[in-house]
Amino acid sequence: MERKIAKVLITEEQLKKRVAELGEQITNEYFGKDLLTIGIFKGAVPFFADLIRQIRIPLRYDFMAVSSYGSSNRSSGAVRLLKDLETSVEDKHVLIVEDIVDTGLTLKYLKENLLRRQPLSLKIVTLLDKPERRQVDIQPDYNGFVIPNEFAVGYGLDYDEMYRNLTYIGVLKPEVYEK
Ligand SMILES: O=P(O)(O)OC[C@H]1O[C@H](OP(=O)(O)OP(=O)(O)O)[C@H](O)[C@@H]1O
Ligand code: HPA
Ligand SMILES: [Mg+2]
Repeated sequence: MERKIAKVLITEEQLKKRVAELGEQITNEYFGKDLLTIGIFKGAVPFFADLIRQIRIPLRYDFMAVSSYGSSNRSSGAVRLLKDLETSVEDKHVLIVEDIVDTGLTLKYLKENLLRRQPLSLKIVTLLDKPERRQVDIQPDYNGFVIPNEFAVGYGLDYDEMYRNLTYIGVLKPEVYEK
């Protein structure tokens, strides 16, 4: 697997350190509040699992899954809900946990969808932000790393459903896309 990686963008050590920092920041900001963290399948799973254990206050967690209609249609902004919450957001401070904000279409959909349910507050934490690709106006409230306009894999991020289990974030060699 590693021989298909052209370069490492973020090492395992950098990820650990930044996730701990984000956890501490979130701990301080939500102290004494009823927090519901929402992980977004499938990409956010490794980040989500590490982050929640760095948040040192009682919390609840739940998951949502969405899908965009085919890559060619992405710019249409059509996002479909595949799995909804099992928990009510009423009387909760909600924190969406994502792996990456790219075009922003996924988070725009999620934010609008969740705001309609009137949580006490709604914020977004993402591990990666790729601002050069943004198509809609959406900003994460907490961000791990800003990355350049390159396709990232690892630590949850996939190419063709592979590479999610890498312990670091990397970029694939061009030959991988040629097959
Ligand atoms: O800002 P955007 O352009 O919308 O891209 C970001 C989204 O795309 C990826 O998920 P994807 O829909 O590929 O599914 P996955 O999480 O299951 O990999 C990623 O995990 C984000 O959820
Ligand atoms: O850079 C990326 N890598 C993997 N999945 C993604 N989904 C949006 N951007 C990316
Ligand atoms: Mg995703």
